[in-house]
Amino acid sequence: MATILDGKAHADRMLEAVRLGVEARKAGGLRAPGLAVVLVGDDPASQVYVRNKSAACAKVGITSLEHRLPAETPQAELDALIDRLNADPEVDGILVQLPLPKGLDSKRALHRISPTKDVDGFHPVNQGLLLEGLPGLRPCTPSACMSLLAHHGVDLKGLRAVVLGRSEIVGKPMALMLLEQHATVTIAHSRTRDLPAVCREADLLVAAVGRPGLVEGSWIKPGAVVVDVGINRIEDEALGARIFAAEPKKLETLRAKGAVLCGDVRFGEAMQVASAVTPVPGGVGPLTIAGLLTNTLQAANG
Ligand SMILES: Nc1nc2c(c(=O)[nH]1)N[C@@H](CN(C=O)c1ccc(C(=O)N[C@@H](CCC(=O)O)C(=O)O)cc1)CN2
Ligand SMILES: [Mg+2]
Repeated sequence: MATILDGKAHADRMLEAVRLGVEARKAGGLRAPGLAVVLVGDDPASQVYVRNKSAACAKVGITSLEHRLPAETPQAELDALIDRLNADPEVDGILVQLPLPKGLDSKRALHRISPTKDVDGFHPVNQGLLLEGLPGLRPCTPSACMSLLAHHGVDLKGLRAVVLGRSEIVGKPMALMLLEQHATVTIAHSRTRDLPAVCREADLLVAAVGRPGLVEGSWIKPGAVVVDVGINRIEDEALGARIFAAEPKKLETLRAKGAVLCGDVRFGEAMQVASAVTPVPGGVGPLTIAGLLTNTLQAANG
């Protein structure tokens, strides 16, 4: 059986480091870091994530300010809010919760955030700094995954890594961070031929495609480390039963909790083949929020 890479436990370690950093600022006579969270519309999952971010801020002493706008907000109004937050000296970090409602251009919003306040690390200036291997604000999910791997002593030098997914938020930056640590990196995606065979070459497999249970146990090289970035809600009972065939008890527990969440990897199957696996929930999700607050402290400290 593989080791479970506990994202929640590592997120708590990261949050404790942020809390100490905030204390140190205050001991030096500086104010607490300030994070502005912009939520447009009423997407229920986004509301939960924003609430969780504010709760995490409160835990570590970061001041968080929520800005809620109706779904019909015109782009110009969102632009104006971002401009005000860019100019506000009390605001160190700005986050626009994604996805934005239909009709709003998320790239335009993200590009308007000052790169020095871009705590999501999505601005092209920060993506460019990452590409060049220079310090900057880096995307939270991949940087927190790197921190998790480092904590567990995964030596990336020369290792074959396959990143499944090519999003700007996870896949591409994750590939760059692995390359920086001297891994041999393949980015695979929906058009990749013979995806199972490509995945089977990976000593480290990072799945970030948002397709529930796509990666089966037979896709995983024995002894590989598997990081599952997908967080999918399954409504279809038959699909749930197939994905959770190796762990019916977990399926029951998730159903009893009200939502069947699953990653891009079939966790129960991966546990039989891999050496280490991140679970869903309790894996990469909590790390994303810890990464965000780490970036907020970094932005405040300049
Ligand atoms: N501006 C951003 N928007 C979005 C991001 C982001 O990083 N920046 N990522 C996701 C949503 N997200 C944070 O915003 C996020 C998603 C999930 C979790 C999490 O902890 N999930 C739990 C399960 C929670 C549940 O019950 O649903 C887990 O995996 O254990 C944290 C953050 C899209 N938008
Ligand atoms: Mg893709």
